[in-house]
Amino acid sequence: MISPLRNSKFLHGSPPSTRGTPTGDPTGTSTTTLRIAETFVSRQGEGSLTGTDSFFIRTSGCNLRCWFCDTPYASWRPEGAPQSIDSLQKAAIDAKVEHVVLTGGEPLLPLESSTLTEALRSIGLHVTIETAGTVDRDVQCDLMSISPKFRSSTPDRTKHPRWHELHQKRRMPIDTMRRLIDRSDDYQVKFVVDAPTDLEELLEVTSALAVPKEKVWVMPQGITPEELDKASMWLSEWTDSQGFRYCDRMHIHWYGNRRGT
Ligand SMILES: C[S@@+](CC[C@H](N)C(=O)[O-])C[C@H]1O[C@@H](n2cnc3c(N)ncnc32)[C@H](O)[C@@H]1O
Ligand SMILES: Nc1nc2[nH]cc(C(=O)O)c2c(=O)[nH]1
Ligand code: SF4
Ligand SMILES: [Mg+2]
Repeated sequence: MISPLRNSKFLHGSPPSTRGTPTGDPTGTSTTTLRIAETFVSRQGEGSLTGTDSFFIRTSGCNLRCWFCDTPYASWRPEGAPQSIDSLQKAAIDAKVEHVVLTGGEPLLPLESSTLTEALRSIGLHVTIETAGTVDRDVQCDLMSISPKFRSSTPDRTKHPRWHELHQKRRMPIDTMRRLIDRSDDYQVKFVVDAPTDLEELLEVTSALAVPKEKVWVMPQGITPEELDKASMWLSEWTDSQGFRYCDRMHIHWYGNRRGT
């Protein structure tokens, strides 16, 4: 098993000391905070930057509540304390990697997410945002990674009546997703497919978003290597036949579904 890259040495480019000073707040020490479930160093397991050593910042709190969420400690039962933008910027420098992944929960829910990405980019870090694409935040990043949520991800109506309704209402604002795409330097659209019945919606949403096929990643729903391998048997073939890209969630194969990886 490949171990996560905790405290790994700076791998590419210049050392952190030459990358400028923290600039989260140009007037001095920032007191702006975000609620953070966890930070860790690992390899990007999904999408176009798969395999890239990255510092992950996971905000806590989500406006959707998918039934399959692999990080319930940041959505269904949000954990974590407020952390300042300065301290997150410092932790990103200390991680000695060039890529930061801002994820959640839903990282675009807090207004402060735009200040945080600005602070990270101001010291030369590459910032990916992992988002479900439901919040129209005016935020800058290097890679906007949008994972639109199909109707099949809606939580059970009987067990969670309020979240069932909210999820349905919020999950697919095409115009908002389009604006997030238009504002970012680069983007990818990363669908979670649970069953063959999702494929029709995938094609509809891809067409509504008007994105080229090479920007579309198709990812199986699953949190074990067994689930992913079983899904890949039918899903990767369909993905190839359509000209989309297959996304195997490599971190699950490398580390298992473990927190902090
Ligand atoms: C936990 S979410 C956080 C960011 C944002 N809320 C979102 O959903 O895109 C991070 C990534 O994990 C994916 N994900 C979560 N649970 C999953 C599961 N059971 N199977 C496959 N992908 C999953 C999401 O679709 C998203 O791409
Ligand atoms: N290794 C690793 N890669 C990831 N890519 C996206 C993730 C996420 O939770 O957003 C994630 C994650 O949780 N771990
Ligand atoms: S939108 Fe993302 S964080 Fe929220 S419940 Fe769905 S998968 Fe989890
Ligand atoms: Mg994850």
